Amino acid sequence: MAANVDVASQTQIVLRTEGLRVYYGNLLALSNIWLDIPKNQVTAFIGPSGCGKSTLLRCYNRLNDLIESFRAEGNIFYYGENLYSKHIDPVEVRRRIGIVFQKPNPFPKSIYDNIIFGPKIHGYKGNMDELVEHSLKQVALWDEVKDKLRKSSLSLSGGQQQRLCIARAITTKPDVILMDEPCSALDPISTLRVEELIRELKKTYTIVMVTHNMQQASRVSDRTAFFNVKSSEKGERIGYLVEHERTEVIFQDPQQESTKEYISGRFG
Ligand SMILES: Nc1ncnc2c1ncn2[C@@H]1O[C@H](COP(=O)(O)OP(=O)(O)OP(=O)(O)O)[C@@H](O)[C@H]1O
Repeated sequence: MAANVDVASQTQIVLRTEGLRVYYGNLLALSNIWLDIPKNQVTAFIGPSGCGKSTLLRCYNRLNDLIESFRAEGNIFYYGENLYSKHIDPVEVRRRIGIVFQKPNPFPKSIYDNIIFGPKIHGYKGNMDELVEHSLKQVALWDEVKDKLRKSSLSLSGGQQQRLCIARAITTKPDVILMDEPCSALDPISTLRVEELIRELKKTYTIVMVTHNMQQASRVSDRTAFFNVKSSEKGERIGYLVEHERTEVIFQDPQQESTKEYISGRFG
């Protein structure tokens, strides 16, 4: 695969979005998106409801393919390879680019079985016990659950369930983890633990997260992309990218007035 490199910073670019337009039927949900996602950094997507943050996130692992009315124009490159090329297998894309959702959604199975589910499907030949221990240690859950691995995952707290879902996402050895508002269903203490975990995980993975929580974006992310919605002549709401930069720049010295207004809570 050809390497994408940001020449100015020499950072490797994992996902490069070029002129992306996304439609659901006739609705243009996202217009003309150009955005690079750098390796081993956390990129946060912020913006008002309906501006297309989740839509873009789901384009990165081809999850929108499952929606009948979905159509994309433009390109997304993963290490230089077009993710939407005919020869690319979406299942393999989803193995390399995992996703964690807003609401913790463990399978109604034991903690152990949640972890080995994906590897089993992909024909993992290694030692499952070691895999379970390693994955749970990576999300700092091992000490809390090591004596009840055969208990139902649903007996865990919401925060523990979300860390289990993150552990499940990393068992198939992805390269990128997408997170769609991963803390919005969690209490403040569980939220801080997941945030700590995200900071730790970026040493190994590239992370893209959607969040409505401005403080969370400023605490956790290295780069922030601000999206907004505009109305077309027909009154349809079209999402677009306003600006993206290092997080401290977006929060302390944004270039666009709308970004300033959004982060100061004056709209959205
Ligand atoms: N499956 C779908 N079918 C049709 N339209 C959709 C679908 N999913 C999203 N949309 C539309 O696409 C636009 C962008 O939605 P999206 O969920 O990506 O925005 P968002 O910024 O993530 O919003 P929120 O912050 O409320 O989650 C909205 O107008 C939404 O109604």
